[in-house]
Amino acid sequence: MSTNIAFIGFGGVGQALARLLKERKSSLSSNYGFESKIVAVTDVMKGSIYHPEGLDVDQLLHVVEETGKVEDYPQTPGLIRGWDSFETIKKSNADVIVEVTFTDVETGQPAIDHIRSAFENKKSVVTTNKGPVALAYNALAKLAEENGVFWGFEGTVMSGTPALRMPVTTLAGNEITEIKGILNGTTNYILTEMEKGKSYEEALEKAQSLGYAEADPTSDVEGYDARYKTAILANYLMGAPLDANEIYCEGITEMTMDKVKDSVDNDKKWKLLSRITRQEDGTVTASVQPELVDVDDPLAGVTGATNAILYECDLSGPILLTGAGAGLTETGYSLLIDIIHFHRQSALTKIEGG
Ligand SMILES: NC(=O)C1=CN([C@@H]2O[C@H](COP(=O)(O)OP(=O)(O)OC[C@H]3O[C@@H](n4cnc5c(N)ncnc54)[C@H](OP(=O)(O)O)[C@@H]3O)[C@@H](O)[C@H]2O)C=CC1
Ligand SMILES: N[C@@H](CC=O)C(=O)O
Repeated sequence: MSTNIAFIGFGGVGQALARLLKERKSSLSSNYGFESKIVAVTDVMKGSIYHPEGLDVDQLLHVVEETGKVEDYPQTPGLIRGWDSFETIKKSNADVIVEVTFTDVETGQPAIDHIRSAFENKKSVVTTNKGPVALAYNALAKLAEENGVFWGFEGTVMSGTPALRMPVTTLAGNEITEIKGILNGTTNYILTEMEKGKSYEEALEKAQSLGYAEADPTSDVEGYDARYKTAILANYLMGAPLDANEIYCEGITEMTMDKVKDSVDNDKKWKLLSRITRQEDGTVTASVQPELVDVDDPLAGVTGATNAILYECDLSGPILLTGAGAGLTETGYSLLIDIIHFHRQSALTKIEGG
């Protein structure tokens, strides 16, 4: 059976996933027995289209590239235009909603309401939007379970690098006592470029043009994006109901060329580090701030938009995972990982249900 997919938001990451679904169509079918159709796309400025039989992905990507509007998709019998995000979630025949609107660091909206509405309408969700997971993880996970639907959010931390599923599945049985990492690609890119002599402003501009930065890059440079990811790790991996706003947070806006040069001259590097620690009394504390690391520390060698995360595990010892932390294809890929897991889980449910 084919899976129907609807996109809420169709910016860089959404388009990257659409491209991957098209390019990997035949290997997804032969390797996993996975078939899919994109039935709807809804976006604020680009407009909205829905076809219950599926859209032509080549044409969809072509019109967005040419005119910037999905609404310029050619009229075909049965095509509906103009549905907003909630109409698309409720009225379309989608099985999976891909929530890829911008991350709002204050409220997590409208993404939280999108996901809630999807679950209430028995639709599964995959998302890279950090707001709902950082601010409403417990409530939304419960709602997904009550409605028997899947919720995937692998890309919310370290894009397509499996920072969430790997510890839960492969490191199962360990107790994770501390997590430390570089969790924001934009700021790591800026710090690396400053080490090479580029100004803060130039480096930020380049990070924006490469698709690493948030729609409002304040979120990256002030550390709010890393704080959200830190909250996700604390809640999801360490079972600590830590509110993102309780996490001490300091960004890199005060970083100067002199400070960066000084660190390099002293065999050290500035890194925006997230730390989550289980204290002896069982409580969990967390922080995000620039820290100086020795040049021979494994985290010092993590440059550009690459991220890294170190899990201190009581049985296996420390495990270091490093990979892309941002990027359109990488983040689109994280959604593909979630969709493959959705497909596997649906197949298992069918087998168990007879
Ligand atoms: N880029 C990256 O490397 C990574 C991104 N993420 C997250 O993935 C998500 C998507 O990122 P990205 O594609 O780069 O961001 P973009 O800003 O390129 O895309 C977001 C899209 O969502 C649309 N949108 C905003 N509000 C609504 C709404 N209410 N209904 C429908 N559409 C809406 C925007 O419309 P318009 O512009 O037309 O107003 C825009 O097209 C973000 O939450 C981001 O934090 C996570 C990991 C890495
Ligand atoms: N803006 C973020 C994108 C991924 O979450 C980053 O730079 O890491």
